[in-house]
This record gives sequence, C-alpha cells and structure tokens, in this order.
Amino acid sequence: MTALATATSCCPNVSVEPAAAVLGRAAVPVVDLSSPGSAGAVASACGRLGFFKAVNHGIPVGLVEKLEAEALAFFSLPQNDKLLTSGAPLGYGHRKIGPNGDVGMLEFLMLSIGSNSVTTSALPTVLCYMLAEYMSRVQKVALRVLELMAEGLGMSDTNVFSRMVQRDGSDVLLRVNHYPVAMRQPAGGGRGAVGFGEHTDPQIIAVLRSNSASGLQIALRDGSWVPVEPDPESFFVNVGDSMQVLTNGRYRSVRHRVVVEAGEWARARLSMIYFGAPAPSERIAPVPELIGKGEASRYRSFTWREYKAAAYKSRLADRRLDGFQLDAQGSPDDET
Ligand SMILES: C=C1C[C@]23C[C@@]1(O)CC[C@H]2[C@@]12CC[C@H](O)[C@@](C)(C(=O)O1)[C@H]2[C@@H]3C(=O)O
Ligand SMILES: O=C(O)CCC(=O)C(=O)O
Ligand SMILES: [Fe+2]
Repeated sequence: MTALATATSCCPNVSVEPAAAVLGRAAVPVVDLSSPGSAGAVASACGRLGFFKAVNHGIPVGLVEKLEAEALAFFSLPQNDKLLTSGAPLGYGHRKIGPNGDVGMLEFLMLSIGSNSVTTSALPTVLCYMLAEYMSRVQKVALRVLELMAEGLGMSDTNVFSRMVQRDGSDVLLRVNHYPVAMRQPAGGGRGAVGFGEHTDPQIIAVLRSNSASGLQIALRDGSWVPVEPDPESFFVNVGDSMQVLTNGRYRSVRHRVVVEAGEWARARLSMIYFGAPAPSERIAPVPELIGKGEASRYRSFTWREYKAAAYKSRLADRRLDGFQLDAQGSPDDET
C-alpha cells in the first residue's frame, strides 16, 4: 500500500505521489460512445478499474454549461434561501454527508427523479427546468452505457441492466456538488484537502460531469490513488456496488474521493452526478449467465431497499459489500 492509499477522510491533508500523478493520465480509459466497437472497451475498463471516461456522448456542452451557470447562481444565494429547499437526504445540504457523521468541504443539491421530472420543489424555476432536461439527457447516456456493459460481457439480453434503472419506481438521483474555495480550510504547502471522502457508490452506475476544477481521484486495484484530469466535455462513468454484485464481481465498483485544490490559484469545483438504481423492491443478485462454470455466487441476493438502508447506516468509507459476500475468502476486493 502506498502512503496515498492510507489517507482517509479522517486525515484531511493528502498529497498525490508524482508516480501516481503521471500514471493517472494514462490510467483512465477513454471510450468513444459513438463507435460501434465500444462494448469491449467498456467491459475491459469496468473489469480493470470500474471507471472510464466517455466521449462523444451526444449531450451538447452548451446545455451543460447553462445548467452549470444556473446551479452556481443557486449556490450563490443567501444560505437561508438555500436551506428552504433542504429536506435531508434530498434538497440542499451543506458539509454533512449522509446521516452518520461524515463531513466534506462542499454544499450540494440532491434530487430524486421520478418519471423524468425533478421532484424537489422550491428550487428556482429555470434551474428546475434545466435539471429536468439534463436528467433526461444523461439518463439516455447511462442507458447506452448499461447496454454496452451487458454487451461487453456477451449477455444474451443486453437490456438487463438498463431496464433496472428505467422501470417505474426506479431510484434515480441527481446530485450537484459545489466545493467553494471559501469553505476550504487552509492547507499547508499547497496540498489538497479531502472535499468528499473515499467511498464506492452503492448504486448500479454513476455518470459524472464536472467543470475544469480538478479533484476527483480513483483508487487502483493496488490501493494507490490517481487523479482524474477534469474534462468538462466528457462524462466519467463509475461502476457501483450493485453492478459488482449483478456481474458476480466481473465489474468492480470503483473507490473514489475528491481532493480539492488548495492555494491562491484554487478554483471552485462543480460536479453533477447521475446515480442509477432500481426500484426499492427489485432484487439484486448475480445474473445466472454471469456466474462462470464451476464458480459460485459471491453475493447473497438482496433488494435495493435493503442495500440502500444498509448504506445509510454505514460511514462513507465503509466497505458496504462485505456484509453481503458469501465467500469471505474469495473477496473480489482482495484480487490483484
Ligand atoms: C455517508 C453516507 C452518504 C451516502 C449515504 C452514506 O451513509 C453512505 C453512502 C453515501 C453515498 C455515496 C454515493 C452518493 O453520493 C450517495 C447519494 C449515495 O447514494 O451513497 C451518498 C449518500 C449521501 O450523501 O446521502
Ligand atoms: O463531486 C464529485 O466530483 C464526486 C462526488 C461523489 O463521488 C459522490 O457524490 O458520490
Ligand atoms: Fe461517489
């Protein structure tokens, strides 16, 4: 394990080793979603890292930039106005991440999307409208990626994963994270500080877009952290815990965190993340076709309701899937 891998959210000042920083640029696979042969590249990235950058996704950058401007206008409102929209876990939140004592250097908006409409009221109308438009666009990208994920595994039905986030009652969230410079504690020596502590996403998939302020880092399989160069024109796809289970560990959920810039040149980071999960009653278990010959199911079956409840009882950095594993010796997280 490197020094980086041992840094956690209880240790706010972290740095990135030069070797990891160099590796970072080369390590993040890039998938062209418009290319007919992209399923193989998606499968390879999801199996190796659980993470890739998606280009040629079809969402005009202008649309995202307009939403970004509206979101920044919202975050610049007086705190009391923003708090009018809060109703944890949805709506506006500030510093507190989840209900169990985790904190970050951010404020955020969390929206639950039902039937493509933003269900949180009390937001400025234009922002609400733009969020709904963005949501329906990014959902299409997520569906395409989920189909490629299935195709890349040679599944006979390539809609198995995409159906789960599309059905009535599916639990789809949009989170807008804002890491203002003013919220950052002074960090010595120009080193970054943890804006959002390390974790895996509990859902099936997350699709992230950020402005050009850096911060996102992913953990490699050896535990070392690499920075992800921001690219406002692209999306970053995270494999979530539920996808790891559905594929019996063939795809791996990626551990990630945000380490915000420090120093005079630091910029505010704004990220928007789509989280795709099924309806609460939907069962999550390895798809039989993906359990190899002579292999056993590595996870017990559970409903999304059950896993979400377990996630909300856990701390951000916890390895939530451990409690659902059937074979403690064969933990996918232990493989190198
Ligand atoms: C500390 C927590 C925040 C979180 C719920 C949890 O108890 C553990 C998982 C966290 C996470 C990470 C991915 C998403 O940002 C999120 C919305 C989710 O579904 O799980 C957050 C939760 C949150 O911030 O409420
Ligand atoms: O804000 C970011 O860039 C990433 C945050 C994240 O991982 C999350 O909200 O789950
Ligand atoms: Fe995340």
